Amino acid sequence: MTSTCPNYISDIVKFVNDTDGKFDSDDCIIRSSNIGGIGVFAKNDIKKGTTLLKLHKSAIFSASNSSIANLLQDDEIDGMLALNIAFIYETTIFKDKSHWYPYLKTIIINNDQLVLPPCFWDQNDKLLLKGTTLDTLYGALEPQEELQEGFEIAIDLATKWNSDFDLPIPEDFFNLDVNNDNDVKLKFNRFVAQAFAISSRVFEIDNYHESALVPIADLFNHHVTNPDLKFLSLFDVCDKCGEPGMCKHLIAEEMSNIDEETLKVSKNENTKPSTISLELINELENEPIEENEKEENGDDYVELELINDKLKDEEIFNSYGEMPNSFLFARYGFCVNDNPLDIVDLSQQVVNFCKTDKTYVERSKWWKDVGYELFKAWRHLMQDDDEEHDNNCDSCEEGEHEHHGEEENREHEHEDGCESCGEEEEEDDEDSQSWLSDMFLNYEGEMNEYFIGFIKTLNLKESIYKKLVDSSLTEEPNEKIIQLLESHLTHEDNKLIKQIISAKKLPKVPADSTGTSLSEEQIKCISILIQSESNIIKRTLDKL
Ligand SMILES: C[S@@+](CC[C@H](N)C(=O)[O-])C[C@H]1O[C@@H](n2cnc3c(N)ncnc32)[C@H](O)[C@@H]1O
Repeated sequence: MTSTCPNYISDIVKFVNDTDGKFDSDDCIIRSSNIGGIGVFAKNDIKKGTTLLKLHKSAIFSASNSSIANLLQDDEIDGMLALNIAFIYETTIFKDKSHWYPYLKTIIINNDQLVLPPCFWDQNDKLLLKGTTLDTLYGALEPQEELQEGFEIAIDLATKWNSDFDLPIPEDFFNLDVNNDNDVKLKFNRFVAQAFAISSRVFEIDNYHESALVPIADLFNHHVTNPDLKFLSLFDVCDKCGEPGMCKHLIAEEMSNIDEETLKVSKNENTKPSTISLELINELENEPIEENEKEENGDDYVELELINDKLKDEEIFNSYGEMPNSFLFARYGFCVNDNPLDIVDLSQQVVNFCKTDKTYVERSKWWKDVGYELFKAWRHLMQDDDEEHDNNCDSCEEGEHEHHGEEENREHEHEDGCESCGEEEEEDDEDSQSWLSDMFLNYEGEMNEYFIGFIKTLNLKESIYKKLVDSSLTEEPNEKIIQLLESHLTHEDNKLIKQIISAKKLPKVPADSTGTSLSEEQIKCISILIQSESNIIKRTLDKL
């Protein structure tokens, strides 16, 4: 979605060198990549363990070290909104006066065709993705109020900073002609496109910088299954100044804690405490750092380390996270051909199917309220037993544990939330819906254990279902009955699954961008996404 113009490569490398960063240009070269924009390639064979990039944290760009850091802090703006506003000021107001401009100017949004996340597309364009997993699982076609609110906050702040400090207003973004709907829409879209471009590049640095842009690190493309890099950064630093280890803020905090303790003791003993005044804390906080106090500290750096051996001419990949195309597209604006992490969400079809029969209504309610958690607890118990067995048994293959990892990753994915697609739900809502997030087919065309357990519950003989329900009310539910939910799929189960799948209606693969406001690149991604879901469904049906 965002591509860096190859003409800028030398500017970026120069910026890194000028800020005393180390980019291993003996081993790496930045050049055009077949998969999109530019990428980083091995110039020679490189051994794993090699540090390809080392940057002082002052060279990265975050809201906390931007030119308007103090204004953002005073107005309590943080997170991606703060980074977006800071980026806009740096690139449109401070420009050449900004330390980061030589780097930031290389991240451009194309004003001729602004790339927006799907939730901000026209209704007609959204139809191209209606019913896909991006829509039904991630809710990425739903309007995202957070960005609209962020835009309004940014406009208010720009107006206030202008009147309080004469800080110019970024005209192209925040100076609206409120009587002109087109002007308002254009400037809002620019703001959203900027946020989207930034979100495809950010790294989580530490609890001072939070999300930030890291020169050169953001030029590595994404690999779904076998990334080559590890990003290293000490996260646990002072959230006020970014210092690792002891700093003035921590000392002040500790002293005021000690003082509070002394105060408690002195109250009991009737002695006068030594007081740490607010002035002293301020004094400590504002004391200038002597040059000789600034020692080189490895914790002040971020690094990219190679974790695979690479051969000459191979592209070196990072990982943006283990994600299916539906998530990659909503969050970063691109898709990967034949992504083995792709899934097909069937949650809506399951819900609709259950409404068709009184028995299914009752049993799906039981599954949601009781069965899902019961089955989960039982499976965890079994896995713990298995692990204990494996730990004590030399003959067990390591591969047997694989599915545990898969599950953990998926659960993590859903907890993550998505800034671009607004996936994040209320916690309660998420709890009550979590059984539905297991109603999907994986890339191999298989269902997970919970989906199977649910289907078995719907199809159990009435007498056995009653035993299962009764047993779930006891302190020690009957394992033999719960086990039935794990047994192999019967002809009846398959029939039911086919009914659910047949209700899934995917949009047609679009031929080209004619009649849309989307680019050919976006249409290609939509095609990959729909085709992949359709292949998965086919794989499942072939197996049933
Ligand atoms: C962090 S940038 C990577 C550098 C980018 N190629 C450039 O030219 O600036 C992320 C963007 O690169 C592209 N990209 C990264 N990995 C990709 C992949 N595996 N397939 C297609 N595009 C990818 C997407 O456009 C994504 O929004």
